[in-house]
Amino acid sequence: MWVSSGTIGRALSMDIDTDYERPNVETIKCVVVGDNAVGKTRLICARACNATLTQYQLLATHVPTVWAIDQYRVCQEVLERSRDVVDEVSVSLRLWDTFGDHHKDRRFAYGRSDVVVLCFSLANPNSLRHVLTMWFPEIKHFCPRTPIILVGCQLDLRYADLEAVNRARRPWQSPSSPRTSCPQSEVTRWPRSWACRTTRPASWRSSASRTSSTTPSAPPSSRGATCSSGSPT
Ligand SMILES: Nc1nc2c(ncn2[C@@H]2O[C@H](COP(=O)(O)OP(=O)(O)OP(=O)(O)O)[C@@H](O)[C@H]2O)c(=O)[nH]1
Repeated sequence: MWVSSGTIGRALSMDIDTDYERPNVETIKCVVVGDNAVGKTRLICARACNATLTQYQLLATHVPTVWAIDQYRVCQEVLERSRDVVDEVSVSLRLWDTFGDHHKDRRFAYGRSDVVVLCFSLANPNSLRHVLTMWFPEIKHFCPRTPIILVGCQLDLRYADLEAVNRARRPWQSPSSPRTSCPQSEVTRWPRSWACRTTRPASWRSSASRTSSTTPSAPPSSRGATCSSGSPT
């Protein structure tokens, strides 16, 4: 998600009511990380902005994220959509988009996070390998006690017509066949994982409310190991 300096300036000068100052509202900071182009920004927009796009629209556009900012101070509608009630507690789910570049510094984004959503693409096995080699160590370094939820994005591309997909997009990746994409064995160690596609916004809504309810306490290793890389969509 790209944010101009003008937008940041407006954000700083606007006097918008936020939940940070509200009593009885738990603000949940959820940082979304993962490789470039795995679908982090689209996933966030599906939840935060209620954006619904066709597969063609999704494939035709990609704007790399260059900065992460709390959009909820900028846009009242996004703020409204962040509110929910989980287990009779009013929460405001703040989704933090980040850039996927491995070499950039993301420590400012990890600060005070309540949960990290670690994304990979179900159509790109490399992005899952980087979960283990790059993302997990980085998260453990910057926020060792924060729960992590593994999310497989771009579920619709896993079984897509490869020729049609490649015609519609630039070749930043080659979607692989179901047999070679993201083996289940590589993700079984994860305590929470979801697969989703942003062509179906309901999928993110369901994942997001579960995210809220997993937020408070135990680290991932203390939760029962279940992997459902084909589940709630
Ligand atoms: N078909 C399909 N395309 C998707 C889906 N999610 C994202 N895309 C497309 O995949 C590309 C990358 O998505 P982004 O959400 O920008 O990826 P990102 O992880 O935020 O990328 P960076 O900001 O570069 O780190 C874009 O062309 C999206 O439109 C999905 O569920 N299905």
